[in-house]
Amino acid sequence: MVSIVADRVSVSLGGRQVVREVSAALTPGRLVGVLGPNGAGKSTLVRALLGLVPHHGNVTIDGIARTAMSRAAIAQAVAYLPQGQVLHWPLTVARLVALGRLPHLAPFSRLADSDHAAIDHAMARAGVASLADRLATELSGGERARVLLARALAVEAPALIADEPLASLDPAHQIEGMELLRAEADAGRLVVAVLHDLTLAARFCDRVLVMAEGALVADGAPRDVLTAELLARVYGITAYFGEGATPMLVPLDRLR
Ligand SMILES: Nc1ncnc2c1ncn2[C@@H]1O[C@H](COP(=O)(O)OP(=O)(O)OP(=O)(O)O)[C@@H](O)[C@H]1O
Repeated sequence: MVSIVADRVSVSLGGRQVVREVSAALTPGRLVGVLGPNGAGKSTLVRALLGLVPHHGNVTIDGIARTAMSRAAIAQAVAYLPQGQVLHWPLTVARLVALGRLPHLAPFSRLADSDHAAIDHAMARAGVASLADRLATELSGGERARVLLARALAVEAPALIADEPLASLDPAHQIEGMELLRAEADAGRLVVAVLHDLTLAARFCDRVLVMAEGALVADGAPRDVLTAELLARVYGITAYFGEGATPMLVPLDRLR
């Protein structure tokens, strides 16, 4: 099990500070949503956690300074599903998902039975087993998104960071995607998902981090954090709040 701790992480890009002193301790067995308007710094923050962008402040993965870890050790500990990935090479879906096993393979070594099992399991869980022999470059946007999620699941890392995993998915597959992330967390993994769907975030996440203009402006359980006041302040919207076992909110109108 892996925890990730960010201590005053700041990132500047193009001469502008786009992540401002964000601190958060992310613990195993939790599904953590990272929310906020376009440009708030969500993708940059998760990239900083992984060491994919230069930053100030410290990040530890399971108590070890990330800067002291090899790229392979980070990749084994934290699977990463980047936002809106473009596929250039005409690989089959099975081969693309197999790339998720790279962090575990020695150079020039072949896939072992355990790798094939991880690949098959990931494809089944993401609902793409029937696409295994199709070219990944010839899939629909939603199919491609599920294949890329399968690649991240194939890593079988104790933590998963998924940047907008629901983009391009139809409603049924969005719910399925959230159920999958929920199940990963319930199995003891740390799952961090950048999300725009507030309704699904409120329903499925244990905890939400809300970013605005690079800063972490709220952090806590969806029911406590996603208030009418916060949605007005951060997103400039009103929302309908329903009663139920899990928090339910539906964005309604723009305020400005
Ligand atoms: N390479 C870059 N150079 C300069 N500015 C950048 C670069 N990458 C991102 N930015 C800026 O950093 C800010 C944060 O971007 P980021 O992608 O982290 O936002 P986000 O919250 O993930 O947005 P979205 O919801 O639109 O995906 C934005 O204002 C963006 O324009």
